[in-house]
Amino acid sequence: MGSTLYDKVFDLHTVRSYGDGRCQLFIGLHLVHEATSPQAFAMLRERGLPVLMPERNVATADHVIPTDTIARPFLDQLGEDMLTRLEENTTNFGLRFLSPGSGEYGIVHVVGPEQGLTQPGMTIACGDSHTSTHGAFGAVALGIGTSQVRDVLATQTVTMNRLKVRRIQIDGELNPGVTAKDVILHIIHELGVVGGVGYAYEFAGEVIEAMSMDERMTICNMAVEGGARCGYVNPDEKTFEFLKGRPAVPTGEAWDRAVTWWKWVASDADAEYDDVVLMRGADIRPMVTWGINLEQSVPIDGLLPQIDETSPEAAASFAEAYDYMGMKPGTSLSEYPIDVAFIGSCTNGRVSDFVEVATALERSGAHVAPGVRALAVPGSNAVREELIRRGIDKVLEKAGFEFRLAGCSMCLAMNPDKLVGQELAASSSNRNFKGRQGSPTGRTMILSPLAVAAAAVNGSVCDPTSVFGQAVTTPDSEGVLA
Ligand SMILES: CC(C)[C@H](C(=O)O)[C@@H](O)C(=O)O
Ligand code: SF4
Repeated sequence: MGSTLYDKVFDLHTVRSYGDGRCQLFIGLHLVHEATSPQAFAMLRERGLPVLMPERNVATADHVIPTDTIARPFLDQLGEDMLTRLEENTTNFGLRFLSPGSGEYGIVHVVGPEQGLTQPGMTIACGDSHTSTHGAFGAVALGIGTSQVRDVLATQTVTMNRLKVRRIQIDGELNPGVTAKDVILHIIHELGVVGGVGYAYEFAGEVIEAMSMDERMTICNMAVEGGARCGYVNPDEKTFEFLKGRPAVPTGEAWDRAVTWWKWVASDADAEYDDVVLMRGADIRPMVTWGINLEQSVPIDGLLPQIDETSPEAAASFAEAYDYMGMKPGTSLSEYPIDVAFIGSCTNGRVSDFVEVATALERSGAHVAPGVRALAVPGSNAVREELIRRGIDKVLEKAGFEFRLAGCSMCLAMNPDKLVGQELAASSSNRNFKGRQGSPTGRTMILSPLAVAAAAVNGSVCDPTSVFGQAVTTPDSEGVLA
């Protein structure tokens, strides 16, 4: 019987088993950002400990970075303090820092793959739940808490239980206008936000195989929103093609050896899974969330659901969501004007996301509706520079978008980009929780970048094909930097 990628990687990185189900796992790459590392470094300092393997730890700045100017000091004192701490800590502990000044900065889950730091068969950890993104390359990529960040800095290991593995196999083809974002929203809608607890999700099947690396990253990014601790796609030729030539990727004979190992680490054809879920690509429609958790979603042209009366808890959760969102069962989202359209984040802030949107905007000649504030925020500075090189910034600006500097921006709003009051946002990010985008009463709908652009033009959520026509999804580059 064969093994899954997850089990192969877990076994090969197990330093020791405690006998109670927990294992100490070696971490090949630890990514660090300013929001979850200050306390961890402080704990090291208290105990007089160094970072054990500085060369396996790489830092970037993303959450607090303003997207209008990165001139120092930042106007936001909290952000300025966090960045200063990270600068001090990376200098004092000898870590590589992809700093704003170096131009290499960006969202941690965008820069890792961009630099080629993220590779198949690795264990990757970061004090950030969306570390699951890196699983797109066939890595076991785990979000960890601040005390585990401390542990990894001090020992290059974490202690954790082995997860079960659920294969989510999607066969067939997607319909026109259906994107990777719709696929993951569909999966979460079907399996629920806690359905993946205790599991690693293996995404497989013809639909996943046909996807670009950028699209696979979008899917794996939100595995964690379905409750799975990590998600991954088995590495294939597309993975190798993406990685080849990137700064941290081996060359020459070492490249050949790496590819041999990367091929071996993929799940075996006869691997056994704890669970298998089969889906058909043709059943998936463009999706949008209407509520305050990620399973509260509907097909974009559907009506909002009636209150779920199957249990008192379900009914209460629906009622709470409708009350917060100021929406009613049986209505269409097209009835609710949006105030903000946000394209960006580690889910959908890569080159191909903006190219797709810009292509649709340019072909249709469409313009952002009056009264809508539309933001295009690249996931990294390299993404931004590539977009400028290709003239995408001009297309977006001509259509009425603000083209901003890189960062997490309004995904979480730990920086000046925030909703105001009860503003309603159409957002390409990954969470729609209450107050997520910076205003305690702000409202968020999660959808694909293309659907965000369509909502920006239309003034409210609509099927992107109604604004941009059928030829909406033009497969473009993998976000490969020139
Ligand atoms: C700040 C960080 C801890 C957080 C996470 O873990 O995901 C953030 O990135 C988010 O998206 O909410
Ligand atoms: S873009 Fe959003 S989800 Fe991603 S790391 Fe930043 S705050 Fe978290």
